[in-house]
Amino acid sequence: MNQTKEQRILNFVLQNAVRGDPCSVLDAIDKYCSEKEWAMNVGNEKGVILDKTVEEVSPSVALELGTYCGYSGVRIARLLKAGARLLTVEFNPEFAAIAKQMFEFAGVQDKVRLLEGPSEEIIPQLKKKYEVDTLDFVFLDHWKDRYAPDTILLQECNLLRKGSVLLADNVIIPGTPEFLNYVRNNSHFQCTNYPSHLEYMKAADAMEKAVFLG
Ligand SMILES: Cc1ccc(Cc2cc(O)c(O)c(C(=O)NC/C=C/[C@H]3O[C@@H](n4cnc5c(N)ncnc54)[C@H](O)[C@@H]3O)c2)cc1
Ligand SMILES: [Mg+2]
Repeated sequence: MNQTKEQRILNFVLQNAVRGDPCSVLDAIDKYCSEKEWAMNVGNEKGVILDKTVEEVSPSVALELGTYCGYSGVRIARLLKAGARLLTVEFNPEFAAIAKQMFEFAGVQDKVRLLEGPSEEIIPQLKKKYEVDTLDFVFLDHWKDRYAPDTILLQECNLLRKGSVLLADNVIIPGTPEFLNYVRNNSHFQCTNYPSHLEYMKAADAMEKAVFLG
């Protein structure tokens, strides 16, 4: 049976990174995806913006929408303080299986909980089933037409508190016009744009930070 691209990425990590070393896992994925096969990881350039935002927020509870192979999940989890946790949502079972192995190899599995299913079903379960009070940080990197409805859903489920930080990938490519219009024209959000480039490419992309004002 032919391997998938995601399996090839995981195998490259298992053979080239150092078990328990999250940075070596990130470097291996970036090396493979820039030299061999492009993949939609947030990458190292936008990854630094993600790092800085996570360090600034220092979240106790973080949520990621769209785990994919686990690159940004490893990126976020490696920066979490003791006792903090990342909940990451992925509805593709193949990608979820790859990401789980990625988290275990990187040694961040104790900080990360992968929730399998669609965000629109998982988000309403976060309080009761996953014992979340409010979210300190949310990274949006799933299907781009879900960013706006899921941001509204997070508010409807009372999962955001004054100061909760949303960080959205790809607000230029593939683009998230509905989300940008929503948060930028909403007095409950304070927005900041971070110009960058599409992972492993020269094309312009950007990330948007939206702080919930309560
Ligand atoms: C035209 C064009 C195409 C692609 C690009 C390049 C490019 C660059 C990027 O950084 C990108 O993030 C993307 C992109 O499309 N990302 C979508 C990412 C989805 C992952 O999340 C999962 N998922 C999607 N919706 C949900 C959901 N509701 N609940 C749970 N999981 C979900 C999927 O199962 C995938 O694991 C694309 C640039 C330009
Ligand atoms: Mg992305």
